[in-house]
Amino acid sequence: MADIPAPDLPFRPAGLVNRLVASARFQALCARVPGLRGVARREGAALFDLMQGFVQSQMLMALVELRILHLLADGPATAAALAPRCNVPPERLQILLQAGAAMRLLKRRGDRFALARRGTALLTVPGLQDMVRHHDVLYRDLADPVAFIRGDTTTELADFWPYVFGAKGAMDPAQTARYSRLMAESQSLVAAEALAHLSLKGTRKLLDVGGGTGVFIRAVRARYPKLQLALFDLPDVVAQAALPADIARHGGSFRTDPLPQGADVISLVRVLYDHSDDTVRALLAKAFAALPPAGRVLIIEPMSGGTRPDPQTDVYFSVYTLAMQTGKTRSAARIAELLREAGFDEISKEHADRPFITCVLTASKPQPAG
Ligand SMILES: C[S@@+](CC[C@H](N)C(=O)[O-])C[C@H]1O[C@@H](n2cnc3c(N)ncnc32)[C@H](O)[C@@H]1O
Repeated sequence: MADIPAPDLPFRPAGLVNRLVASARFQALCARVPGLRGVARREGAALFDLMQGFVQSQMLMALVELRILHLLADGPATAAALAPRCNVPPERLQILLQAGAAMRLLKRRGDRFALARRGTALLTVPGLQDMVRHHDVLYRDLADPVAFIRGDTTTELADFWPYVFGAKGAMDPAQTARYSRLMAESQSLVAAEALAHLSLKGTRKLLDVGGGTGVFIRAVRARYPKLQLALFDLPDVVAQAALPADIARHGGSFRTDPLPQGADVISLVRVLYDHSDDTVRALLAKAFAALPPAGRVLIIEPMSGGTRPDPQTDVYFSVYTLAMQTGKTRSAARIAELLREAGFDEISKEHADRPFITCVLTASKPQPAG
């Protein structure tokens, strides 16, 4: 690690509040005054949590890999009882269980540990354990964060999601199945979140482009049983979609093929953020061409907070898509610009309760004047 130069003393950062925070007299005052003491303590704890985030993530990974949450789902246990089942020495397992309890995934009752509400949620949120487990790739990519952010590293994640380049060459079926499962499991959550904030009333036919194995389509079917549905994705992916016979499947690449006509709504769920602006421009132009006047496009994916940075999307998703090297996490405002460039109008952002799961942007193809 390079030496970090100490700030020049007296340290006078820009901005009145920052100068106040940096002043030793103000810090001493904070330690004495009850309201300020609480603020200082919370800020200190938040800073500490930023510093320890990687350690928490790695211990979460260990809890998942060792299936400790699963084991505790059967009932509370001590480190000594769990140790042989995890193949970890009891005194080391004790440290992991204690950390798990501190992260509120587990609860401690005397010497025994039990599953806590947060741990139960981790076991039941679709796709979350698979997400955690595949992060070993991301963490290796971030091992030298300065080189990573400078763009001086080659990342493993760039090879992990073969479909991003898949249209250019044959895909390994095992790889295809692996990413499809990870995507499909998390997609049910995304679909539920999006459909909670979106109305498809009045829609005749929806085409889900880059729809993977059809989880979004099935969620739409459950809510809008009369709506006609169609899926468009790479041929290898569409081949794995188990969908009712009346749902049309189109295998093709949006890079090289036109999108099928006939739908009055086209959805793009977690598709744009995988791709460069040029690919997104071309895709939105194809969606525009495939839609009738007044047809709508739905953009459903986690979005950057833009001028109001978001604690999850602007850290996790932005860094993840940077490591993938092909796409980017865009703000709703940036996606709106790209939609306008393609010819869409009436662009509106729906309310998002949990932007780290998804945000929703809708836009319409204008009716011809007169
Ligand atoms: C991040 S996944 C999202 C899948 C699904 N919509 C979801 O949210 O789970 C991106 C999808 O885009 C598809 N895709 C990528 N490149 C494509 C291309 N050139 N043509 C068609 N589909 C493509 C992938 O196969 C994959 O299913």
